[in-house]
Amino acid sequence: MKTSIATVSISGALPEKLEAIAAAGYDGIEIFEQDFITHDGGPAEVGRMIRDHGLEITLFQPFRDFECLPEPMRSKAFERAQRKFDVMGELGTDRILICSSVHPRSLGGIDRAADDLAALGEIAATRGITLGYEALAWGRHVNDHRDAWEIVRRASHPNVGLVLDSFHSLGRGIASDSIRSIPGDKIAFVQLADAPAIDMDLLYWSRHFRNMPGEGDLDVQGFMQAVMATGYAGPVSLEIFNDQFRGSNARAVAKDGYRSLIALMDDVRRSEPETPVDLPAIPARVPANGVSFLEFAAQGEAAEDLSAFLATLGFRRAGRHRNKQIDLWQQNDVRIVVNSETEGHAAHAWNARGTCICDIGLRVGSAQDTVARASALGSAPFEQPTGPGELNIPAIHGLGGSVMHFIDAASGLDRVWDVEFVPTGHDAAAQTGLTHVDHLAQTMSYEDMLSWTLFYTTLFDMRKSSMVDVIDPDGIVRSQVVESRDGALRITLNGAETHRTLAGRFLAENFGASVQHVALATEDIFGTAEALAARGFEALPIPENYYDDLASRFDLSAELLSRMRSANILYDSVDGSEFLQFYSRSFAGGMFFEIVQRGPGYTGFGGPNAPFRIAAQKRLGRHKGMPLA
Ligand SMILES: O=C(O)c1ccc(O)c(O)c1
Ligand SMILES: [Mg+2]
Repeated sequence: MKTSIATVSISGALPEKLEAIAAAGYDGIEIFEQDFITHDGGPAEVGRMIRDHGLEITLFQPFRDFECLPEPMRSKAFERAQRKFDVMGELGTDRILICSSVHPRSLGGIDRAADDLAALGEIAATRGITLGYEALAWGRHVNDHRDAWEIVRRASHPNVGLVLDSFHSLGRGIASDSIRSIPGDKIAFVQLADAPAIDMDLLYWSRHFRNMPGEGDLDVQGFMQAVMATGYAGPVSLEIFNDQFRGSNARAVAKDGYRSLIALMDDVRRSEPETPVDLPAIPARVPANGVSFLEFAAQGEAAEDLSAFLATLGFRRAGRHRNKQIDLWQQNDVRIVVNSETEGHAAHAWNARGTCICDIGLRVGSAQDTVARASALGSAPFEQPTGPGELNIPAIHGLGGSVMHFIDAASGLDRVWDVEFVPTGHDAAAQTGLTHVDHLAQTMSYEDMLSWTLFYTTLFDMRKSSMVDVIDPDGIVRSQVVESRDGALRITLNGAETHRTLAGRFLAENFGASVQHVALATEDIFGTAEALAARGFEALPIPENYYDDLASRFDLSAELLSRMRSANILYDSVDGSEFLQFYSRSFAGGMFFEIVQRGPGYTGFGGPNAPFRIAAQKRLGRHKGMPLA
């Protein structure tokens, strides 16, 4: 199967687009006429430049307002088409997309359209060119692929085929099963795009809000399953008109597209194994079974401050790395590694960002499969020289300069703590009831949210929630959850649009660091709060007003309210399932810990409390500055 992407999907001038598309691994491009016309160089040169990047031109597009015109416009349209055929000959491509007419003078008529296409097909045949006819969702008379197919069928010409574009079909709510009765060899080309479910004008939606398959809400997989069932064997191409993508990093968008396309086609293959997809086999989405460790980069005094803070939280220094300046802090199933090395990945992270989480270790079904799937989806494996007696733990470069390690039991990698660390002999007496990582919260710029969501949902067996707005006194932060089906791994992705929000300031001050807070679980939040207080822990203070409001929203006993009030514990309940949480004060430029007690059946994150938490953090920041910063 040839993978392809329309040049319109990527930002930059044509050479930059080609660079980015080639680097991401596609086989070809749809050249958007605009990209060719704005380029300073003739068609033969452009064709050469594309082929020099190892790419082929899978499609030339679009050719507009062709069919059903009255004379003399009809003849003019035929002349116009032939000039495009000349350009195509020089570019070196043999397929052109004709989108259904929006011309006010277009007469309509299925047979008239079929006759026009057949007549142009006759001319195209002399040049070895194939015409692909696409129903734009807003076409004047033809706006449904079933009508476009009827036109192509009646044109009955070997050089005239149908172009299917998932946006136009799914955007109009046309059932994908209607594709299954179209012969695969009459489908000239297939374009894919997803889009968020927003109720708006079709043209506007299409030109500004398309996104990569899996990033939106359309059933692109169902569409593609239907296409593959026809026996279609041509290129599968992304055609993404998106305002944000047009203005962002070309390479990153191209890579996201490639990731989405490979993951989609793999899903198609797995859902209907009867219809082959000609792509190398890749491991299935990997089960993510939780956070195995979190690694902080911190040196010198900052490392001491962080260690002292971990001790306050009831962690004990359980081990020292055999060869490196790395400490393992542990409490039950929470492992926090403090890496003070002056070389390697952690040192780079420290130099760039100061104290930060530079590495996330995930517990997965199979570490090898995770890296194999991640590589097939375009992630680079991460490698660092291993010292004597060290395990080679599979890892990849995540997004935004992060590293992600994968630990599994099957390959014995979960022995790393015994193998690489020398026990310090500290006992477990200090523990404060923290059992495991409940969730991680990663902060990013709003623009990067689709990327991160796609990263998690294509690599792991994780699903995404819908996006919600979190109100910060100084702006909106968008929040999206990605989580494994059993809740073993939960990550909230928070997208900041301005630097004035708490999340935005964290990003700005830490140069794009990602994990802003870590939520640790306890089964007895009052006991934990007491144990922490005894160790000198200071919770984020929550104002009286919050508790007065809580009393009006929930039926809580006065005693419970007063215990929550004195421990600064926030409360939420959904359908009888309860969630209690409190926060540490900020450290290291805006990071913080959260302690949660998740009642059975509660699947949220205390979202209704987020604005109060943020306001409290901001208030404290203004009055006292950030402790440990
Ligand atoms: O928005 C458009 O005009 C347009 C053009 C060509 C396409 O293939 C398409 O899907 C949309
Ligand atoms: Mg299209």
